[in-house]
Amino acid sequence: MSWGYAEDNGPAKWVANFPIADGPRQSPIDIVPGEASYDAGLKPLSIKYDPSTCLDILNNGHSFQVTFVDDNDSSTLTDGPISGTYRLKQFHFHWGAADDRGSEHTVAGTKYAAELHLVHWNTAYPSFGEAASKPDGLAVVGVFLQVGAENASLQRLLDAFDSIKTKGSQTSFANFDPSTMLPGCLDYWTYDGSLTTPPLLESVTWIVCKEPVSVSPEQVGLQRECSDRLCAHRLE
Ligand SMILES: NS(=O)(=O)c1ccc(C(=O)NCc2cccc(O)c2)cc1
Ligand SMILES: [Zn+2]
Repeated sequence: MSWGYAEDNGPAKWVANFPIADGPRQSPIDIVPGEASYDAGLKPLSIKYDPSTCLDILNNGHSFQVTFVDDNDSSTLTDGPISGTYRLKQFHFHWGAADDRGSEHTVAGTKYAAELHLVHWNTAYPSFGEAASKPDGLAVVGVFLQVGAENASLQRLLDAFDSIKTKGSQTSFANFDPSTMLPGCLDYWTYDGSLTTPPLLESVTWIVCKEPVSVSPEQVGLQRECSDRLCAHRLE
């Protein structure tokens, strides 16, 4: 029985096969702005994405994931809380069964409709797989999605959904610029955490944007409706 989000294989059961679930730096967390300390030493994020490195869109059974060519420094994250150069590997979303929940991180207990994760790995290591086991190996930029105006950038992704209905299917997806999904203001909270799904490795520098981006109710509905086809999880 592989991990998932159902009663018998969901988050409460993951510790059985992934004991690190009880580790010291597990994600997601509730971000309490009033308890966050301002660090003047932190730099602004430097994000440089090249749309031509966009490769394909994959239904991995838990979400849909857009994967990038990561054999060069065309799409990178630098500065912010990290040192060195981290390459964009993939991005994906987490969403839930209703508009009032779905994000993994919460802000003073508030859940958003969904959460975008842009996954980068430290080029100090030879590959994503290697970096994923190092305490400074990965950096994930999280962006909250709230229900509001339509998101033109997301629509192109949702349109691509129709061709990856079954788990494990993928389709080519080219020339997509993920920076079009970022909020205007890149102020962020940061903490040392982990992958939020098995293997739950404690190798992620989390960089969570304070400003959410908007998606329309139809778009979240479409994502949710498609999630059935993607046999993706329901957080509740
Ligand atoms: N939700 S998350 O951004 O924390 C996240 C990002 C990436 C992954 C992931 O890549 N899982 C597969 C994996 C993990 C470690 C090593 C591997 O070779 C593959 C899981 C969760
Ligand atoms: Zn994620």
